[in-house]
Amino acid sequence: MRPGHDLTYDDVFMVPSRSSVTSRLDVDLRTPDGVGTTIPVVVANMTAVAGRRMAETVARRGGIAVLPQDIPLPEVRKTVERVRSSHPVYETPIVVERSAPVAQLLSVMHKRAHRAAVVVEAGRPIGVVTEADTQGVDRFASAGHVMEEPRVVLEEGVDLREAFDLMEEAHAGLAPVVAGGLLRGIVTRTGLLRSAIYAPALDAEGRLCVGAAVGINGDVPGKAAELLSYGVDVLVVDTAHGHQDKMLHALPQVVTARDAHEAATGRRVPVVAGNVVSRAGVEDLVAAGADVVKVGVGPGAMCTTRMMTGVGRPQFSAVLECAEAARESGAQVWADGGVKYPRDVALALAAGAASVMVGSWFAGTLESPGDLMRDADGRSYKESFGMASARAVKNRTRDLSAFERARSSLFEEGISSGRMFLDPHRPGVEDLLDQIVSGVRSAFTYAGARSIGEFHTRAVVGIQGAAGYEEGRPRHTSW
Ligand SMILES: NC(=O)C1=CN([C@@H]2O[C@H](COP(=O)(O)OP(=O)(O)OC[C@H]3O[C@@H](n4cnc5c(N)ncnc54)[C@H](OP(=O)(O)O)[C@@H]3O)[C@@H](O)[C@H]2O)C=CC1
Ligand SMILES: Nc1nc2c(ncn2[C@@H]2O[C@H](COP(=O)(O)O)[C@@H](O)[C@H]2O)c(=O)[nH]1
Ligand SMILES: [K+]
Repeated sequence: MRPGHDLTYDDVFMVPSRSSVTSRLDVDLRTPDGVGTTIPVVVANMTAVAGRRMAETVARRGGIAVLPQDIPLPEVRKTVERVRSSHPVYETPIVVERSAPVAQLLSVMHKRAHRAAVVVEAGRPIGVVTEADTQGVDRFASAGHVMEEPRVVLEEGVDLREAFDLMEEAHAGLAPVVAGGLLRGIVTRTGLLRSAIYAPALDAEGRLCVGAAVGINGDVPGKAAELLSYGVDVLVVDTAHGHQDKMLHALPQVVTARDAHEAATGRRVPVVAGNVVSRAGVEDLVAAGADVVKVGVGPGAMCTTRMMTGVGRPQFSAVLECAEAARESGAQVWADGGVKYPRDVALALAAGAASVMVGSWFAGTLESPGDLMRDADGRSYKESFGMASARAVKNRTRDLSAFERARSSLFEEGISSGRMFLDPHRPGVEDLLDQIVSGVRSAFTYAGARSIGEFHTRAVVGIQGAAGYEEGRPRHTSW
């Protein structure tokens, strides 16, 4: 039954069906959107969320990050190069020389979830410093002084299970991986486990995937061609109101640039466009050449559009209608915004999305680009801000005249300084991916679906009131 009003994720639930999928490990989460992702997770093109470490880490687990349109092109180029040159299995180590002071180590160690640095001499790993090693020692003490010799050093190409057992035996939390004695990367035991469960998102040459966004103003096809030349794996044409003439003018130009790139290189890069929330919006964007349509107006955590304008649409219904329209025209949709729990990802897929875009939730992780801050109670957080916030608009319009900048700052539709707290037990983005992927795999087995395509047809969704939602929440103390 279709209700007479629109619904968001909290309004709906799924009913289990008889299932022939007997293990959550039998579920295949490869996305049907042609992007090459092996899990349906896309990191939103927000400056506070998608940077190099985020892109690399998420791609290694099968998702993809979209670099924001506000980053200067030379920076985007560097980031794309570094993501593509990162190892698809081994993590990128924090590398220091023997003489590096502890103060320097402390300033970089929290940037990676493994929270350790490898001490090298002429490219060879000679020691490992963990965060614990830096406690209670002088800030000027050197890495060489506090490091421990690596308990295990692995050769590149080592069998991952074997590596796990070796590390377990030696009680090693982290091991450098070498080729010809030179450091190639590091592995952790948790990382090895993850590598057994996830498959990285790779291009045809085996490099980690990364995407990039363009807006609808300025030389859009020129910028798109430039991004394609860097080797991005997906192009996102992104604006608040995707169903407008400027978009319908810019999008075919991006598609032409994409086709020229395909003719020259043989690589076809999917084009995503948005955001819309209606069937008509999807039809127009697909007619203008979009392979994937991005859906969501107003659900974003940093987004004030609905409060400022009254415009938007509850996200579950928006995805449902848009996915239906997309399917009829041979396209796919990404559900963008409003994801706070793994259930929201599962429900977006149930509504028909090929993949789900997550922004602010991931801002509160070690891998997001922001500085790690602490509030008065000592809780760690990172600042997040919307791409239509005064902060982002000021940055985006930096080359305009003072008058134009002041004028655009009047149209603020986002929060400038949200605080995204890190979960002290799950501070890394991979911890959040673990939750999402295990929740979604489980949802698939409840529906009896082995793939996203099967889930689209098999998921049985019902409507609940606030009490129904509340009943589903765990209670950590008695009532
Ligand atoms: N999903 C969502 O709900 C929303 C997402 N965002 C995100 O913020 C970022 C910046 O997007 P955006 O603000 O579009 O900036 P852009 O720099 O992409 O510019 C938007 C263009 O569209 C024109 N425009 C016409 N109507 C509107 C409208 N109602 N809102 C915004 N622009 C309009 C603007 O002209 P003029 O300035 O002259 O009006 C401008 O030329 C994007 O990443 C976008 O995804 C922003 C808002 C909502
Ligand atoms: N109305 C606005 N929407 C914004 C802004 N910045 C980003 N966004 C949208 O939110 C999603 C991410 O949602 P989240 O709930 O996961 O954070 C992002 O992809 C954009 O579509 C903004 O300033 N205003
Ligand atoms: K919102």
